[in-house]
Amino acid sequence: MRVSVVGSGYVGTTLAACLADAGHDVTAVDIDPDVVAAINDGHAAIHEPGLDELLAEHAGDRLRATTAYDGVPDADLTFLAVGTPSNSDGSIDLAGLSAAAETVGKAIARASDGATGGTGENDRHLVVIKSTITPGGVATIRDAVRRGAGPVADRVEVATNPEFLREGTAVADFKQPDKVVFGTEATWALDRLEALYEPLLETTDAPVVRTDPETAVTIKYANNAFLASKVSLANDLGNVCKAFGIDAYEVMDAVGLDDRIGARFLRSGVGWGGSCFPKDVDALRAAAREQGYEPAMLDAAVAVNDGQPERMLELLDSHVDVAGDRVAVLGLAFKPGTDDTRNSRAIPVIEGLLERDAAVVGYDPVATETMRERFPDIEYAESAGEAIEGAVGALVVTDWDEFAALDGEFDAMAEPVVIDGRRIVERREGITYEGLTW
Ligand SMILES: NC(=O)C1=CN([C@@H]2O[C@H](COP(=O)(O)OP(=O)(O)OC[C@H]3O[C@@H](n4cnc5c(N)ncnc54)[C@H](O)[C@@H]3O)[C@@H](O)[C@H]2O)C=CC1
Ligand SMILES: O=C(O)[C@H]1O[C@H](OP(=O)(O)OP(=O)(O)OC[C@H]2O[C@@H](n3ccc(=O)[nH]c3=O)[C@H](O)[C@@H]2O)[C@H](O)[C@@H](O)[C@@H]1O
Repeated sequence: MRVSVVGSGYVGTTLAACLADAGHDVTAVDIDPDVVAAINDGHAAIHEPGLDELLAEHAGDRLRATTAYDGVPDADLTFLAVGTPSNSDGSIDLAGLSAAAETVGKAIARASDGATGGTGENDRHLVVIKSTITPGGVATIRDAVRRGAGPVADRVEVATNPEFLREGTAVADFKQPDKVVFGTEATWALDRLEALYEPLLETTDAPVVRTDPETAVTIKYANNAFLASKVSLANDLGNVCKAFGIDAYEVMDAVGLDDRIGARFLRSGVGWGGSCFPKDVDALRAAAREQGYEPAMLDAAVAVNDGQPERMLELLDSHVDVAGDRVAVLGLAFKPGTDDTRNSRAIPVIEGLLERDAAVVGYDPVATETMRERFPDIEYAESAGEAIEGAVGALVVTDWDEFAALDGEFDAMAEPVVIDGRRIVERREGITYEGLTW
C-alpha cells in the first residue's frame, strides 16, 4: 500500500521505517529539512536502536522523505505523527498537529482540483491520527483536515491509531506490540487499516482492538496513566521500604509474581521522565479537570514522582556537603537506549545540585549534546570514570548497562559516595552506597 507519514520524530520515523520494512511504499514528510536529509541518507536524526539499519535498507527504495506534501493525495493512508506538546496548564497544544492536518487536507483538495464527484473507495482519503491526543482533540483535528480539504471534505475520513512503543526499544515494540488499536466507525477505513497492518500482525499474536476514534485515544491515555501510576506506587512503597531498611526490589519482585499485578514497571527509584508519561498524565488531569473531575490518584502519582529527585539529593546531603565540590551525574537521558532528555529526572537532580553550589559534571553515552542545550555551563565528561574522578558524590540517574561495570573507577573519587537512583551499581567495599528505595 502507499502510505504517507507526516512528522518524522521518534514515532513517525519508526512507523515509516517499519511500514517500509513490511513491504509498503512509504513517504515520510517533515518540516525540518535536516530530518528529511538524514532519512534519505539512510539514517535517523535520533538515536533509536535498529532504526538506522531499517533506514539504510529502505531509504531511496520503498522509503522516501520530503518536506513537501505532494505524495499525500495518492496515498492509501496518511498518518499524522506530529508532536503534541504541553501547554503551561498541562493540557496538550494541538497547534502543530492542527497545522499539519490542515496542510494534509489542502494537499488532498489541490490534487482533486475542485472535483467533488466520486464516492468509490479509491476517491476516499484516510487520515490516521497517530499522535497522542485527548478525546476532545479528535474533533479539532478532523475539523482541521476537512477545513483544508474544503470542497472535497466529505471524501476524507479521520481515524485514530494510537501508538504504544517505548523509546529505546521503538522498532522492536512496533514490530511486536502488546496490542493494536484501531479507532474508526467507517468500515472501509477499518479495512484499509487492517490491510496495512496485515503483514505486521502475521508475525505476532497481538490482539486488535476495534473501537471508535475517541475511545481509541482514551485507551492510550489510560494506558500511560496506569503505567506511570504503577511506577509511582512502586516508588511510594519503595520509600516506605527504605524507611524500614527493607529492600524494595526484593519486595516488588515477589509482588510482581501475582499476575493480577504483573512484574513489569515495578522498578522504583528516581522516577519517570520522558516526553510522554509526564505530558500525557498532565494532559489527562487537565482534561478531567475541564470536565469538573479532580483525578486524585493521578495527582498523587505526579506528586510522588516529583518528590523522588529531592529524596535522592537528601540522601547525598546525609553523607556529604557538596558546596564547592565536584559531583557526578551518571546518566542524562530519561531512560537507557535513547538520547532523549525531555523531562529526564537528571534535570531536577542537576538543578538541585546547582542550588547546593556543587560543581556538576554530567556523563551520558549518547545524550550529552541534548542536555548541553539545557545546561550549557556545567561540565560534561567523556566517560563515567572521568566524571567521577575527584568527585565527592556520584548520582546514578539512568540505568545504562555500562554503569554496572564501574569498579576500580570509584577509587579515584575524592569521597566515594554513590547514590543510586536506578539500582544499577552494586554495593561494594570501599564505597558509601545508598539505594533510593533499597
Ligand atoms: N516518543 C514516543 O515514544 C511516543 C510518542 N507518542 C506521541 O506521538 C507524537 C509524536 O511524538 P514524537 O515522535 O516523540 O515527536 P517528535 O518531537 O520526536 O517529532 C515530531 C516531528 O514532527 C515534525 N513536524 C512538526 N510539525 C510538522 C508539520 N506541520 N508537518 C510535518 N512535520 C512536522 C517535527 O519537525 C518533528 O520531526 C506525540 O503526540 C507523542 O505524544 C506516542 C507514543 C510513543
Ligand atoms: O506514549 C509514549 O510515548 C510511550 O510512553 C512510555 O514509553 P517511554 O516513555 O518511551 O519509556 P518507558 O520505558 O515507559 O519509561 C518511562 C519512564 O519510566 C521510568 N520507569 C519505567 C519502568 C519502571 O519500572 N520504572 C521506571 O522508573 C523510566 O526510567 C522512564 O523514565 C510507554 O511505556 C509507551 O508504551 C508509550 O508509547
